[in-house]
Amino acid sequence: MVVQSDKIFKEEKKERMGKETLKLEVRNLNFYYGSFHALKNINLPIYEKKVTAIIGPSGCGKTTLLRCFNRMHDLYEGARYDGEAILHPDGINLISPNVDPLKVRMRVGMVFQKPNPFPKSIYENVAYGLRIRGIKNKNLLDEAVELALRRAALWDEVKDRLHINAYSLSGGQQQRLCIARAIAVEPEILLFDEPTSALDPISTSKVEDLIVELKERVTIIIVTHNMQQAARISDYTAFMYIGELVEFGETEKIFTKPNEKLTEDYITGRFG
Ligand SMILES: Nc1ncnc2c1ncn2[C@@H]1O[C@H](COP(=O)(O)OP(=O)(O)OP(=O)(O)O)[C@@H](O)[C@H]1O
Repeated sequence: MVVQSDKIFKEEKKERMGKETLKLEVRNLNFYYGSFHALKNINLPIYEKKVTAIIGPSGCGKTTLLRCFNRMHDLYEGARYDGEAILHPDGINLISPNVDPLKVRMRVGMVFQKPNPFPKSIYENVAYGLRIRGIKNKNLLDEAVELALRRAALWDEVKDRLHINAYSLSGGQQQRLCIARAIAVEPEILLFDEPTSALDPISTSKVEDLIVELKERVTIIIVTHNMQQAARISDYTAFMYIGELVEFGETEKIFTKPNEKLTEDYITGRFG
């Protein structure tokens, strides 16, 4: 398969010029797990304060791509990046070895498939990142914790028990707590890796609503297996296949009139 992802990028950029602001510009990105070439020459624009969904069959590299953007792979030996993921407006290449992964993670937050609160109180989970950034003043912390919990649509459910252990919350509440923890530090980009796959339909719908609200403040990239979810909540969709980007465009177009037959076959359930 010959995928001209560079061409996709250039055409997209031309079409959106003046309409959207680029937040992240992925150029010729390759990624290797040891000798395994998992991402092949990915070119992808990510627009500011929009939701971009990454879809594709199991093993195509969705999670691998997402994890490049906050340098998660640096935690494992043998991982190698090549190319660029330029964060705008400052123009920093997030995957450059000269850029500190800890600094990247301060600007690019992540919410995982399974809720992973720390074994601490609800309050301390949300305050954690703020404390790391040196905020000690109790009033400031209280205000920031409340704001993040409100933005994560969890405040009303937990305001009277902020100091109980986070593990005593339901799975859906724990996931909203993880979102509150991630947004408390005001990241520029928030990565979601299948954030609702472990949740029941009601909790899923709450998290979906939340993602749509959050895009007013933050750029969102979400990996999902759930095609209806991608169609419901994303503005743009990227379709991947065996480590390559096959197609990128407005979600409505990708789901109704994709350019590539492969995309159409996938979204109509012919394989996957
Ligand atoms: N730590 C690793 N070491 C070696 N290969 C890996 C590692 N993690 C993933 N891979 C391989 O990289 C490829 C992409 O995996 P990835 O998890 O990114 O796919 P995915 O599209 O997110 O899949 P799924 O939808 O099943 O979660 C797969 O072939 C996978 O086997």
